[in-house]
Amino acid sequence: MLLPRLSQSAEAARAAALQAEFNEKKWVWVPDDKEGYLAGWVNKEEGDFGEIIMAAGGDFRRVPLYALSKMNPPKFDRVEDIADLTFLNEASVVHNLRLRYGSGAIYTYSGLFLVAINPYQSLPLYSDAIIQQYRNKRRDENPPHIFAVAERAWVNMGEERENQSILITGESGAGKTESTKKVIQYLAAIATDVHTSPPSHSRSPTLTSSSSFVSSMPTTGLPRNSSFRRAHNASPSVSGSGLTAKGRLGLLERQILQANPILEAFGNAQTQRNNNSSRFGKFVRITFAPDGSIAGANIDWYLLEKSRVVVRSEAERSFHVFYQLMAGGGTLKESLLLGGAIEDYEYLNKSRREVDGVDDLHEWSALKSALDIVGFTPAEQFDLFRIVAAILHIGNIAITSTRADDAIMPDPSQAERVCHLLGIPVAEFTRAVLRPRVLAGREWVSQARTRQQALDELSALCKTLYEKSFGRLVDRINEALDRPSSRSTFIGVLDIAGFEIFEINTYEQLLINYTNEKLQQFFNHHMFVLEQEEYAREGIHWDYVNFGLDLQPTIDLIEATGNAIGILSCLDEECIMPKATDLTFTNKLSGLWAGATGEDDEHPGKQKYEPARFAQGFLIQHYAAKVEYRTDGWLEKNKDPLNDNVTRVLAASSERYVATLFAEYSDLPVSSGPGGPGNMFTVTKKRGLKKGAFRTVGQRHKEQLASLMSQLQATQPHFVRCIVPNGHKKPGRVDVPLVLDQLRCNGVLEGIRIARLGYPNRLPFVEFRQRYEVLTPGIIPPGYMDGREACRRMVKTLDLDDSIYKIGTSKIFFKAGVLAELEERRDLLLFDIFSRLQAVARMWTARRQIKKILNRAIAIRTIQRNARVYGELRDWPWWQLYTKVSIHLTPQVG
Ligand SMILES: Nc1ncnc2c1ncn2[C@@H]1O[C@H](COP(=O)(O)OP(=O)(O)OP(=O)(O)O)[C@@H](O)[C@H]1O
Repeated sequence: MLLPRLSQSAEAARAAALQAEFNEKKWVWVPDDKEGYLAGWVNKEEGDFGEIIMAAGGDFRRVPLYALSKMNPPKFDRVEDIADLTFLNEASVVHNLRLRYGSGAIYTYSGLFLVAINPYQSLPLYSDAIIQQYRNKRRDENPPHIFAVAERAWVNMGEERENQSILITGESGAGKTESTKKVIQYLAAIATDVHTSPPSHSRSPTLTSSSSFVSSMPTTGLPRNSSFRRAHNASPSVSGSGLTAKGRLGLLERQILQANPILEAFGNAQTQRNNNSSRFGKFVRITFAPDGSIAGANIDWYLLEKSRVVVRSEAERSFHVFYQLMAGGGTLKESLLLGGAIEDYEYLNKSRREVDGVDDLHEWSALKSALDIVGFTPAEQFDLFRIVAAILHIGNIAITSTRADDAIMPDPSQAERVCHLLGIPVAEFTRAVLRPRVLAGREWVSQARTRQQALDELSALCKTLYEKSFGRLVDRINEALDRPSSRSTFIGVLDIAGFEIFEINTYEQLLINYTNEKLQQFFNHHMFVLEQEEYAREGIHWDYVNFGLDLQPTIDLIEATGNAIGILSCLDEECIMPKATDLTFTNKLSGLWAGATGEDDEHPGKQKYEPARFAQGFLIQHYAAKVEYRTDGWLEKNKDPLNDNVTRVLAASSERYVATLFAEYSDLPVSSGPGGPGNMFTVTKKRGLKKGAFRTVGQRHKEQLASLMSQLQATQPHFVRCIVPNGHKKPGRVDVPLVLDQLRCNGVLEGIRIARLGYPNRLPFVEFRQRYEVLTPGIIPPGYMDGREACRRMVKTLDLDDSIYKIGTSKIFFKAGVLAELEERRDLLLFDIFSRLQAVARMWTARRQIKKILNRAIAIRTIQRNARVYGELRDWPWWQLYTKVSIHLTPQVG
């Protein structure tokens, strides 16, 4: 947000006053348990300790010097890019973010990152006027904004004909999904401009590239016209046929935007942290035709939290669609045999049912309309809700047990409903759940299940049904939106959960943290490449270490295959071992890596592993922190266990939709793999599964992630980090320790650490000369002088050590902190110059005053002397005679 500007002189005076106050003391940030950091100044230093006077309250604290962080001069307050701070420490970073957030500036750059702090209120930052403000503008021409990131991606794509990606991460509730929507809003608006603006507007003042794409971008563009917005809400009656090019574009854009409510209905849920929390990660690619218009879109999804359909904490809800269907389903509910209310369904009535401010009925209409716009036929829509309803019915299947602990289904009517909806025979379904057939040696035998086993089977079925249907839903959206063309380029937006450290971390956290480790490695490598390029461009020799490599051991520890096996492969192996348990898996890990280090053929990730001391699990040293994982239930989670009797029944469903969801299981032989009866794994050799057989959750995620990474590697990335400011979902409050934790986890501090190792502060020659020439008077002769040479002479005179600066071909580079020192020297000098100037001015005015006083004194004395003479003469007779005759003595004129 733009702050109200003070007049230039008022601003300068304010800055000077602050600077003067600042210069009087040695200001530092003092660590504080509650507030994170507090301001204070060093009163005195004694050995390794400092006596600090706290700015708020004035009390004294004795603090070790190493714990203190230097404060940046006030000139750096509210800087738009944290990288510009000369003291790059955690305290200064968070102070700057807090200052900015307090004044409504939720966006701040941190080098390559855009940091976005959730405002928890609606801010006027996303209007059409703001979109126009960011069109065709460079990053430094406007305050930091998510639109600036989208604009840069768009311009880079046009100029360089290269695919772009915008990576948005953050913890739950930080604003990732909102940011993703803003990016798509911006891209949709500017792509509309491309088509709606007249050709005469088509030259961009800021872009000079001659590519047809760039030249098609309008100078100012038309405002995002209201018809565009109306179109988003238009009735779904628009059919693709017979539309003009412009009309088709409108439909496609609407479809892209309407894909979101569908994904949110099926993939989002209310959680304690966020009323509309995405329970999956997504990578949305928007493709653009060479003329800059939107050509299509495609969505990839990751790690859906499918367990939510069966369990969740009491204060949370299942996926929105369950409640929407129950609220608005009407006659559809009858067809789905959903006669009851929410309370009547076991999978819904154990936890929260309503969310403040959310009208499920209204959301239902929005969902239906979105499905229509994206092009789901009524039959396809029915299939989606068929699965939702089937899950609710499965949840209500009552299972009891006989005396021999064999599971039985006392009331088959519920199973009948399920089977009716899923198009499968009741008898086969019941048998598959209660008494599946397994191969024992060479014989097929029915094996009775316990009540718990049968219930687990049913919940596994629900999770699989939901996940598969979600996958099919996304595929169907992609069919509607995806129009690949060899000439198109894309901007991909990745919205994925950030690093997670909970009290209890389990398999899901390992997968998400592994993903984040890879993404951070990608960032570090990208930053390294850019820095290298900048140094090379500027002709600076600097052996910059590739910090992407720092993370490799941890990544190897998790994902390695082959001889140096990693945790995920180890887990896969255990999943197919007879009698393996979570404990044997944990022991195996410890056996591999918990021994003494120092052997030659040591696993690259060994150093990053530690066995857990008090619980069954292990610790991994991630870039963000050391995280302890508990391994309870990992084998089951990884196998995603669904009895192949059940899957085969579903694969043979008379309902095509259901059969296609399970098509991969259709020709599966019933197995009796070493994992035990009914296990879906078929082993061929020690490591790895039979080709075409099912993959574990870990394998699937590894493959998906590898595909994502290779896509990202083929793009020019942009990074957005979303931050939750406080735990109360309230605007205006910044909980510093919480924010610091996130900055640490999301790699912002890591990015700063890396930047500090190089030369983070850099100034063009002209700017350096303008600001600091005052420190080197007479060094640069009047007239023209080459900028580089001028800088060289200046730094020589300033007596800077060679190691703390580098002179490039157009810029001068400094190590962190050097600019603060130069600033201080400049301030001292200016202080000195101005004090002397003031002294001279005061002397001059004082002298003038004295001169005036002296002149007055002389004048008074003259008057007095004359008055005295007159007084003496006045009564002298000769004088009286003289005055009387003198007029007659005066010669008469005329
Ligand atoms: N830029 C913003 N302006 C106004 N409100 C916002 C903004 N960003 C986030 N919010 C608020 O914060 C809430 C949570 O944001 P969002 O759903 O985007 O978080 P998320 O990071 O995607 O979380 P999750 O990982 O749980 O899906 C939103 O519902 C909205 O109320």
